[in-house]
Amino acid sequence: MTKKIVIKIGGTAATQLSPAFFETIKTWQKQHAKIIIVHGGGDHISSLMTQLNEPVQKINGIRFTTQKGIEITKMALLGQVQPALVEAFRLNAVAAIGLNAGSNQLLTGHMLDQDIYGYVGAIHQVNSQLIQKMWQQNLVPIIAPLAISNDGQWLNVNADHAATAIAKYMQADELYLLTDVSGVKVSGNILQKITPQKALELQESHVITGGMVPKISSAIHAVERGVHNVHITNTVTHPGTIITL
Ligand SMILES: Nc1ncnc2c1ncn2[C@@H]1O[C@H](COP(=O)(O)OP(=O)(O)O)[C@@H](O)[C@H]1O
Ligand SMILES: CC(=O)N[C@@H](CCC(=O)OP(=O)(O)O)C(=O)O
Repeated sequence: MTKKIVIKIGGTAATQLSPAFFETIKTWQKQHAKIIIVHGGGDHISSLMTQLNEPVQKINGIRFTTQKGIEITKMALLGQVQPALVEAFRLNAVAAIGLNAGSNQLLTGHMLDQDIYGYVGAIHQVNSQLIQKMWQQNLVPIIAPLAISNDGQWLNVNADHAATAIAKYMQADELYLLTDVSGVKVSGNILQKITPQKALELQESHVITGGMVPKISSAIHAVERGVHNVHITNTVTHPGTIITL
């Protein structure tokens, strides 16, 4: 059976992809797996905002985004992070294509809560036919975490949430949330396997904070919506913490 694998690459992880990462992608492709990359780029967005005198403000790992903020977010994601990632794939001989919300209506979303987050969205529709067409051409789609609303407003989407929505929509088997830590830590130890119930408990007891919050809520959501395994790890060659039923 064809496996579908969604890999979210955090902003920091995107600049440090190893040869082993690309070898793993090639091995999965030989096994006929279908792969989607969703990239982050929070660090790039924050530094461009600072350069352009736009305040950097996050609420539980989600960026408060003004209209000027959304323009800067597009500049960082589509002008800096995505082209660098597409280039890394080219250099490592994996055929890939950079896509965004506007690519034939790839990602449609709605505003989360304008009063709290500003122009931040949640994805509710994915042009799955476009992704299928890319797969037929053996291209790996590399997708930016943005959405466009029904009335044409661009929205900033947390990249963990974007990867989860795409994994759910494409009925993916595996979701990798690559980050700068090798898994979820409790008292300094990396957990190997946890249920969504246990993940929720960790979240509620504040063992998980900052950027790990959207990852855990994404993992819970993904597993409850049919994704078999969610991996929180720093590399695809290591399973990290697996969230599974
Ligand atoms: N219990 C925890 N286990 C591991 N990391 C945690 C935990 N709680 C908070 N974190 C933080 O979450 C960070 C990962 O989130 P973030 O920096 O937003 O990554 P990314 O940019 O890859 O999305 C870790 O570097 C760590 O500082
Ligand atoms: C709404 C929201 O928070 N959007 C994120 C999108 C990028 C992202 O999530 O990047 P990382 O995965 O590298 O953190 C942001 O503006 O930072």
